[in-house]
Amino acid sequence: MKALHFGAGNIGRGFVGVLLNEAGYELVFADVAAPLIDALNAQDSYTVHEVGSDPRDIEVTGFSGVNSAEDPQGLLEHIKTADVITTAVGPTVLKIIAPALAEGLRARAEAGGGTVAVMACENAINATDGLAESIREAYPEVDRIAVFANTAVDRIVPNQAPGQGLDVTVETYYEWAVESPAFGGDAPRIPGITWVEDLAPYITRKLFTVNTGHAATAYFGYQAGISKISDALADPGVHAKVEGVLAETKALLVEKFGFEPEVQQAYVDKILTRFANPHLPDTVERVGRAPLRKISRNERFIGPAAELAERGLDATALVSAVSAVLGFDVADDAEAQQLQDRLATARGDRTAAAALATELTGIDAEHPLFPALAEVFAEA
Ligand SMILES: NC(=O)c1ccc[n+]([C@@H]2O[C@H](COP(=O)([O-])OP(=O)(O)OC[C@H]3O[C@@H](n4cnc5c(N)ncnc54)[C@H](O)[C@@H]3O)[C@@H](O)[C@H]2O)c1
Ligand SMILES: O=P(O)(O)OC[C@@H](O)[C@@H](O)[C@H](O)[C@H](O)CO
Repeated sequence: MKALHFGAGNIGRGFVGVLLNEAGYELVFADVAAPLIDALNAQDSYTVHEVGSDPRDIEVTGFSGVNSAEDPQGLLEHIKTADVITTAVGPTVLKIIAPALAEGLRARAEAGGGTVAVMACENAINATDGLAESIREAYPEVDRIAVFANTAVDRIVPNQAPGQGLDVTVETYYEWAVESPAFGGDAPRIPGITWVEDLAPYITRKLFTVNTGHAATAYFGYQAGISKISDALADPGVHAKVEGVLAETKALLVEKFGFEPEVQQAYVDKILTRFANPHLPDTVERVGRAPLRKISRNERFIGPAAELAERGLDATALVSAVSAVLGFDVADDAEAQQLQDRLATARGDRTAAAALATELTGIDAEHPLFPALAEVFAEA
């Protein structure tokens, strides 16, 4: 059995790859980072260090790498022969890998290959559906050879310290939830997966609690001049603001999906403990990365804030988190720099600031959230 995983980064090596490996798959990582692929092909094993209350080391073996930029033929052969294909490349990269997947899956069908499971493991609602759509643009009949299933992946994997090689430091906690109906009773056997009938409550709760709370910690922490996530949460002012944000998303999740308030509160308390893990070297720069993506329409701030406003519920804390996002000025984050450039062109002009608010968040002037957002953009 072979698993082809796109993206040999933090979550690829530190989470998805581990569970595929433990399930008995020969693991092939596809990535565009040549030094990473060279290291994967030069080494027989790497270590995943789980840190926190019950630390342990896991040895990962039985892997190789293929450079998907330089070796398209090698990649195509793996797409033809893999039993499972997963991704953890970032939501915006799925469109970029789709043409190669379309070509490989077409070749697989023409060679009489069997069906392959495709699961995108990204922080985005229905990421696999989006990938499937992009593949269908080049290969409309792809569904005859591939089963697509949406997933929700949860494990904090920080950027790794220089000199750590392929080894990855991760938290002990993980959850990989995958929708089962697509497989019609013939799902791949991966013991680490939690199979669910309906992924919507899982992915929405994950994105609007873990990722909303995480990002709020990052942006409020950055605003307070703090670098490490666990230090940011230890700051009473940041902590209170993050709790305020999570109280609002809790109100939405309880109303929308019928979660018991105590159950959702326990989930919130658990994730705050995870963020506070002092052994995780996680930074506000990593967690706040790509701020334009994070203030887009269906993402962790605007998504819940819009739904709250539509229901006549309070979204003040979420809007104040968006205000903190607008102050995120990290030099080597391309999206942060684009955001700062756009804000600079609108500064001092309320009409331009309101138009920018709509352009970046997808909230138009008719929406009940608009006045608060327009104000925040005008003040930035
Ligand atoms: N790190 C976490 O804590 C975490 C947890 C859950 C989900 N995620 C999600 O997993 C995804 C990856 O995050 P990460 O933290 O591992 O990022 P990362 O930057 O560590 O890894 C991404 C990898 O994808 C590779 N890549 C980029 N473009 C590519 C392409 N065209 N083809 C093949 N590979 C390509 C990069 O070289 C890199 O090695 C994101 O969607 C993220 O939201 C991350
Ligand atoms: O990966 P992003 O940029 O969408 O979000 C940054 C972090 O919040 C994220 O990577 C978390 O660590 C992860 O989602 C935890 O499961």
